Amino acid sequence: MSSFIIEGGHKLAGTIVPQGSKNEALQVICATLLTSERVTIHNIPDIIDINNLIILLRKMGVKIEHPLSKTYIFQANDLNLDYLQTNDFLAKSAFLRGSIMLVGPLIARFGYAIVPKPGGDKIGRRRLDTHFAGMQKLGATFTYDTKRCTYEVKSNDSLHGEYILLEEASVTGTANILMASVLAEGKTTIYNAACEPYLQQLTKMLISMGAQINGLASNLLVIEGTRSLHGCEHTVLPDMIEVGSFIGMAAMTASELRIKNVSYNNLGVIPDVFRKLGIILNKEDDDIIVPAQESYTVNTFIDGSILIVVDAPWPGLTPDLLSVFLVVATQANGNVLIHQKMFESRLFFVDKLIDMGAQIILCDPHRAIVIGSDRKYNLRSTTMTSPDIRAGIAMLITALNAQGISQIYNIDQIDRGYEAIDKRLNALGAKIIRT
Ligand SMILES: CC(=O)N[C@H]1[C@@H](OP(=O)(O)OP(=O)(O)OC[C@H]2O[C@@H](n3ccc(=O)[nH]c3=O)[C@H](O)[C@@H]2O)O[C@H](CO)[C@@H](O)[C@@H]1O
Ligand SMILES: C=C(OP(=O)(O)O)C(=O)O
Repeated sequence: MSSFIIEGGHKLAGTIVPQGSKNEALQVICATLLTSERVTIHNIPDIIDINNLIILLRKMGVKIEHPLSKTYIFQANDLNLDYLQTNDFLAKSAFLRGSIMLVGPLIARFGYAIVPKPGGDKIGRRRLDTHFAGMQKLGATFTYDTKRCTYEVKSNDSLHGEYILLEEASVTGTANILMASVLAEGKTTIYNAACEPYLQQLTKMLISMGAQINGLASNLLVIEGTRSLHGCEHTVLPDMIEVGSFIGMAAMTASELRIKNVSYNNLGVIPDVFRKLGIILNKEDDDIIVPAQESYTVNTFIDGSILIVVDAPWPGLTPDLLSVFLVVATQANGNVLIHQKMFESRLFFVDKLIDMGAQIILCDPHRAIVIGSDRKYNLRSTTMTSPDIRAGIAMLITALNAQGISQIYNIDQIDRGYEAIDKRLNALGAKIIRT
């Protein structure tokens, strides 16, 4: 199992450029299946999840060119749908969460889709009911094969528009139903839609392919189906989770960092939540500069009660940064309640932080109270295993801060969402060895 060996205690300095967004890239790459024409996508991150999705598309017969390091051109004009029946397809798509978003485009264009239980982080129950209830509303039939653990969706006639009230504002569920409805007959209304920047970007891309969608950035999308879509050119936004991870890293290591071209207007409440933890962030053009801060003091609420950092569907705070907020809070002056509402198994990694000397009370699977030390004592180095992508980056941030040598195993979990993170951080002064 590959690992990172980290010599902690070194300050970082310099400029870092965030990669393209993992979660957006997964959506827009799946959307290339909606047309037989060429679709060019820029700023695609070179990370395990995305590379696996690109391999899947290639094996399905999509013609793929890679003219520049972060640019790909996709053309889905001659697909081999028999590949969907192979064990290779099922095994490969089970590696990543994003493969679930093949369903919407496939059912819309070819009337058939099959996927295994998708991969991604094991961070609690991640049900797919919203996805398939939506497909059924559009006229598809759905079967779950309990033996093969596959989800199969079929439609003999073209899909038809419907009013769909989502049970929950699922990110990938909204993307799937949106991609299915753009080629459905008539009008589809999706209410309680998720509207993360990933979905706003997908919507913009679909509109540039000829789709008719109203309600961009809201939870009410109204789609007027069209017979076919055409090619387009699209650029993936910077990864807001990476931006947040770098802010946390700078704060935790008391380093000055410039995070370049962050697309500040698409970060939502993320900068303000860091500010509530007492971290100074300066905006310069579209860059964020985090000055070196030896101490940061957590705000309380207006009535003096303890700060709560809690996730919620957009424009609420993304759950994918709570692990980072949690580790940053360990060094703050003050106390914070971290409340991870969406997932029930994302906070267990705090055991390791407690071993390292952090003061954390895990109240239950969803809530942890962090008692900030105001850097009065150093965290101790340790050996740990990354359970999921965001716990992994949080562990890496902690190891950069801790005195001595730490080792993190299972770093594939980090690599699936952070591009060459060891090289990029070493360029800032970190001491990370990949083994
Ligand atoms: C590939 C991808 O894009 N993955 C992201 C996507 O996953 P994904 O699309 O799988 O996550 P969902 O939005 O479907 O759901 C996340 C979890 O929250 C629960 N839930 C969801 C909506 C809601 O209003 N209430 C609620 O409780 C769901 O039951 C589930 O347990 O969105 C998640 C939530 O932002 C992120 O953590 C993932 O990084
Ligand atoms: C949970 C995440 O990813 P995925 O949905 O791909 O597992 C994440 O990016 O934090």
